[in-house]
Amino acid sequence: MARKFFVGGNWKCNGTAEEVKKIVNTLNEAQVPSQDVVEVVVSPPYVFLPLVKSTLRSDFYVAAQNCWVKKGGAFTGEVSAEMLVNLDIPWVILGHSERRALLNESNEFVGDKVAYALAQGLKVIACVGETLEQREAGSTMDVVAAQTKAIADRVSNWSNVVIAYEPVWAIGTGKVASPAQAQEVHDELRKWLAKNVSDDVAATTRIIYGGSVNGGNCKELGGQADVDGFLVGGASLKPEFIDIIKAAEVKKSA
Ligand SMILES: O=C[C@H](O)COP(=O)(O)O
Repeated sequence: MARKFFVGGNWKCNGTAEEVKKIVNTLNEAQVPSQDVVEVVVSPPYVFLPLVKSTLRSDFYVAAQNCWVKKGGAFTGEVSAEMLVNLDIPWVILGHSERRALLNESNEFVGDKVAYALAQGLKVIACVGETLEQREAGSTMDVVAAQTKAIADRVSNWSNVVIAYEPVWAIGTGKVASPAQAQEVHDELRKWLAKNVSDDVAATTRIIYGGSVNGGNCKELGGQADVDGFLVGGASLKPEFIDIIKAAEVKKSA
């Protein structure tokens, strides 16, 4: 089964209501490949989710940037998976490196969140990736495998999971991974899934790349055999996000 190209836009903690409306207008007017070719998901901050969901074109979807690890209740400041389901938000990003690093989210905590969100019916973009120090120490694959294992230990059905490989050193730095560097990790990760989960999950799970993707580098990255799309930060707030969505065409013509 072919893996449909996936382009996610993570708006992180950015934007005013006016700016959000402008971005949505730009997306709504864009000519992009059809839904058969590319799945597009944008992830505004929580407070803008209802606005974006109600105004965004119907062939694009929305994602939350996080959710609580279990059922809601006395957890001040958190938003539960049930609330996202209640608002018809189909996707959630979990385990982003900014949350792992700044909010001390461990592999196990992220694994628990992924399992709980899936059990509530959400689709999950699960982020993994090594720091520069870990890459330079030669432990990239150990780090990525440990992060993925914590998910695999808790999840049996992978059909609603997209893995985002985001090397921390490439996020927001302008230092994009080379196409060969991205392909190498994606290939290793797919082999890890084949060995530790199943051949079917390895063949069908989309592994997308994130870290300084832009309109200029997206085609070459997207042309790599095991790169099934992108999770885009900074450039997802700009009109060049449309060019990144169009990079899906490289797979169609491959
Ligand atoms: O979730 C997106 C990633 O953190 C990438 O961010 P960036 O495209 O700004 O490097």
